[in-house]
This record gives sequence, C-alpha cells and structure tokens, in this order.
Amino acid sequence: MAKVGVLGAGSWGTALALLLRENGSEVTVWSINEDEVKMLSEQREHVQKLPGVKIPEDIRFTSDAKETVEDKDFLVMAVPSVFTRSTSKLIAPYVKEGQIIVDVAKGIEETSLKTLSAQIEDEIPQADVAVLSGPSHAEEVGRGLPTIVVIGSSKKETAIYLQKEFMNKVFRVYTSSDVLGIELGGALKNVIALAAGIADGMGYGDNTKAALITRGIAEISRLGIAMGGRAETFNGLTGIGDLIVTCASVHSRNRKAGYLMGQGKTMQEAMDEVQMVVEGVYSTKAAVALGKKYGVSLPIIEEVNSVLFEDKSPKQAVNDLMLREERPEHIAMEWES
Ligand SMILES: NC(=O)C1=CN([C@@H]2O[C@H](COP(=O)(O)OP(=O)(O)OC[C@H]3O[C@@H](n4cnc5c(N)ncnc54)[C@H](OP(=O)(O)O)[C@@H]3O)[C@@H](O)[C@H]2O)C=CC1
Ligand SMILES: O=C(CO)COP(=O)(O)O
Repeated sequence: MAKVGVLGAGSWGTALALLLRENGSEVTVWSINEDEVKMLSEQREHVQKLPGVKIPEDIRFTSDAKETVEDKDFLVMAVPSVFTRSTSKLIAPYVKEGQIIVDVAKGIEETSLKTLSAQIEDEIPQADVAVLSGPSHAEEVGRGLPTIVVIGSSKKETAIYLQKEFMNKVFRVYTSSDVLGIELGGALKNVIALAAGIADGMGYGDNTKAALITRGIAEISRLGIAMGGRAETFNGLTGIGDLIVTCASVHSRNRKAGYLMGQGKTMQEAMDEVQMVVEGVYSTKAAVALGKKYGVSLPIIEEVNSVLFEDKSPKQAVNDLMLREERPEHIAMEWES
C-alpha cells in the first residue's frame, strides 16, 4: 500500500485523493486553510467544490505540511499555480532525496515564465518531479466517470510507477517523456478556453467554438514546439484533448469565467462568481511574453490578453481577429508559384 500526501484540498486535490484511496493508497491531504480542513474532516464532503461526493473516514485532512510529506512514497501537488512556489518552499525541508512529487496543476509563472515542474525543481532540487495532465474535470473523476490522462516524467521508471498507482478501470493513464509539452498544453489551453467562454457568453455558436479550438491548438502547438515540446503531445490528450474538454465542458472554470465576461462582467466579477481558481487569467500574460520571446504569433491569446488586462471589448477583439490580414491556413502548404 502506497502512502501518499496530497498538497491542496480544492476540487482536484480532493478528487485525486479519493481516486488514490480507491486504488488502495493511504492518503493524507493538506490544506493551508484550517476551516477547509475542519469542514472536510467533519462533514466528509467538499460541500462547495465536489457536492454529493462522499469522502471515506480513512482519508486524513491536516494543515500540517510536515505530517503530509514525511514518510510518503509520493506527493501530489494540487495547489493553484500561483501557490506552487510558496507551497514548494514550505514542504522543501521535509522532502527526502528522490521523493516523487507529481504536479497536477496547470500554469506558467508570470515573473519567470517557468513551468510548474521547473518551479518545484528550483525549490526542491532533491525531488523527482513528474506531472499528470489531460482532459479530467474533478467533478467527473470524483463521480468515477471514465477519464484518460497522461503521466509525464523524465524517468521511465517513475512514469511507470505512477501509472500503476493512479490507474484503475475508470481512470486510464498513459505515460510520456515530454514533460514540457504536457505542461505547456495544460497551461495554454486555459487561455483559449477563456476565449471560448467569452464567445459563448456573447451568444456565438458552434462554428465559432470549433474555429477557436482548431486555431487555438495551432497557437499552442506553434509556441510549444518552438519551446521544445513535441508535436505529438499537442495532438494528444494533454493538448487537443484537454483543450476540447475545457472549451466545451459545463464544469470548466475557465470557460465559465469567459462566459461571464462575454455577458459583460469584468474579469474580477467573473473570478469572484466562479469561486475556484481560473488559471487562464494567470497564464495569459506569461503566454504573451513567451510568444514574444520565441517570436511566435499568438493572435487569439493576444486578444484574450487585451480583453482581460487592456479593457478591450470582446466584440472589438472578435472583429480584430476576423479581419486580420488574409492568409493561407497552413503556410507550409502554400502554392509554389
Ligand atoms: N478542478 C479541476 O477539475 C482540475 C483542476 N486542475 C488544476 O489543479 C489546480 C488546482 O485546481 P482546483 O483544485 O480546481 O482549485 P480550487 O480553486 O478548487 O482549490 C484551490 C485550493 O488551493 C487552496 N489555496 C488557497 N490559497 C492557497 C495558498 N496560499 N497556498 C496553497 N493553497 C492555497 C484553496 O484554499 P481556499 O479554499 O482557502 O481558497 C483550495 O484548497 C489548478 O492548477 C487547476 O488548473 C487540473 C485538472 C482538473
Ligand atoms: O484542466 C481542467 C480539465 O482538464 C480543468 O479546467 P478548468 O480549470 O477550466 O475547470
């Protein structure tokens, strides 16, 4: 039986704690919020974030980081991306040489433009850092609905070990060595999902959504490949797969925040209403900066940035996207003469 520490008791940390416990692990879950620890310990349900999903008595909740980390076979880092570095700093003294940490959050640090695994490695150099990503809303994983994800690690044995620990008959896990591609796909799809939500909120239809998804994955792939990710990854579960679910799902926090903005709410009003982390908001500026750094054109992501941070109206952003300079769909397939 593996001993697992989960850092973060939001919807994703809680759903993965349930999954790992179902698979036979002994699970301890940490939250920085003592009220959340009390509520989860006593009510055995995350009333706001996973209502109706019962949590067995043998999952332990605590606000003690040391207890969550020490003597665990592996750790799951499930805090929102803006807290990845601070949480890594907090647990670093208790992490043993070679202890596995699986990051399951999705984001890019705005100041350093680093992925989440790179931030964990900065703060906990002794850790063996892996990632888990793919189309996987906590609300569905918590209910045991069939879901397929990918574990990424630079070490084959770590990926295979984690694959066995997470996998069961409703949660299939593939492995991959492309950690960077997985993380970029997960972070950037949230920005495109904000655009898809905005389009829904403005009353646009399925044609618009399909176009955003298709041109969105083109942007994600262009940037991701320029940064060193693999094309296959962006065509897979953690790329197009996660982009589709986030742009389309009623559970998506990013799509919902975008929807509210498309209906006229400000970014802050939308985030307050969603009441869970809207990661795309934190990744947008980083994505624009990465586009500039790598000389990659990101028209949808840049328009999302203008709507979020430069007071541009969604209507104007759509007009500007529609009337961009005419061009072929694929430059490489242009006629020779
Ligand atoms: N939800 C999902 O379906 C999925 C989410 N993810 C990713 O997982 C990550 C976590 O998302 P999710 O669980 O939905 O987030 P939630 O908004 O549900 O929960 C966030 C958690 O972080 C806690 N928190 C607040 N402040 C801090 C802090 N300073 N340090 C550490 N933790 C803090 C919150 O506590 P408090 O209650 O006090 O705010 C809460 O427990 C995100 O990156 C998300 O993109 C990935 C796949 C699926
Ligand atoms: O990453 C997710 C599903 O795979 C969750 O997306 P949201 O944060 O938009 O809900």
